[in-house]
Amino acid sequence: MIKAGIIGASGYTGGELLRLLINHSNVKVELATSRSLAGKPVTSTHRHLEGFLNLKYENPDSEDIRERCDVVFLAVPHGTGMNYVPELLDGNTKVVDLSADYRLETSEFEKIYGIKHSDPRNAVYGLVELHPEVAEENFVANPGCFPTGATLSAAPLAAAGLIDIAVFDSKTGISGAGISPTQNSHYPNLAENIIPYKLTAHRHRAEIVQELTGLDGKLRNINFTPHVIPSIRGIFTTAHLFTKEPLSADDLKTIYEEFYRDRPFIRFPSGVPSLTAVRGSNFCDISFEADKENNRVVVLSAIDNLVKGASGQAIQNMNLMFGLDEKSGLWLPAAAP
Ligand SMILES: NC(=O)C1=CN([C@@H]2O[C@H](COP(=O)(O)OP(=O)(O)OC[C@H]3O[C@@H](n4cnc5c(N)ncnc54)[C@H](OP(=O)(O)O)[C@@H]3O)[C@@H](O)[C@H]2O)C=CC1
Ligand SMILES: CC(=O)N[C@@H](CCC(=O)OP(=O)(O)O)C(=O)O
Repeated sequence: MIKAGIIGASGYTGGELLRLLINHSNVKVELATSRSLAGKPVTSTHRHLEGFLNLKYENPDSEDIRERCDVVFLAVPHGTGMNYVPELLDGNTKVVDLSADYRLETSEFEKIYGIKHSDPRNAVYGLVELHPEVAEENFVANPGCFPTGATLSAAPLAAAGLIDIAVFDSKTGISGAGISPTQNSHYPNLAENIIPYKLTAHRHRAEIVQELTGLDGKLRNINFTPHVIPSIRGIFTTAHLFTKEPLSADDLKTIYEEFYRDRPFIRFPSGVPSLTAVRGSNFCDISFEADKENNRVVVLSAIDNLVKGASGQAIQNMNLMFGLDEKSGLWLPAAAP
């Protein structure tokens, strides 16, 4: 059995890691940390895990974490992952970092997040569909939630060198903001509302740019605007991809199906994707329509931000890092409707 630890287990992605890992036949959850809840049962806050987990929160400063765990998931805020990585990697423990600390080049991270990096080292960007080389790694930077849905929607056309301008318009559920209440999460502000934010300069744009320019070095014009909607989970992205030549529906079908051949978590549903059809699952559902007259393709993607956008993807990475089938513990349909 793989012994797993979760630092930051009391938060939303930590809770989702626990929910998925207790159902993973190759994993035993060994450690769950929370500084503010140390000593309390994990089920005192994650009520849905009652009967499945007999574990108490511990402090993350225990010195034996590295010895006790074969893999540690860092489900902690930005600027915090880097405090744990060097020590954990100084042994045989594998690490999947859900924070943004190692997703970008160090100088880019420092510029975008305004945080001085204390541990500049490279990590593979754990978007498995683009980076199967995670299977060779001990340390993976798990992607951001918006960049997962946006990048997957455009990657096939970027890889074919066909995109001139990319415009990503994304809608997210509020769990993306984490467990602490915010102005946007206050019920009267969000209910029956839609809140656009960071219209031209959200920090996730840098990840989308990094990954798409990695596929097409000439692609320059990449734009991203997020909105919060009154949902708890899910990210729905509408990508307007202006192409260098007109593309037909048949062209798109061939390009997307070929690019994502043998990628189990990418689905092409009939009709448009739906957030409820991916809720609680690790799927990214994608559909597309050609607008030949305007050299435009409209691509839609739907993910659960806490699963494919975070904890599910982290387990998909762990599976590959341990030589397991990437579907292990993750092969379940959504909790729809
Ligand atoms: N929510 C989402 O949809 C997604 C989140 N992510 C990223 O995953 C990470 C976790 O997000 P999320 O679960 O939403 O966050 P939450 O705010 O819900 O939870 C944060 C967790 O980290 C712990 N924590 C906070 N500060 C520290 C610290 N200095 N040292 C150790 N533990 C700490 C908290 O517990 P305590 O303070 O008690 O120790 C808590 O358990 C973030 O980097 C986030 O950006 C990535 C993709 C999607
Ligand atoms: C609704 C909301 O506030 N969403 C968050 C999503 C970011 C997130 O979760 O952070 P990472 O994916 O980078 O780790 C935001 O826009 O900042």
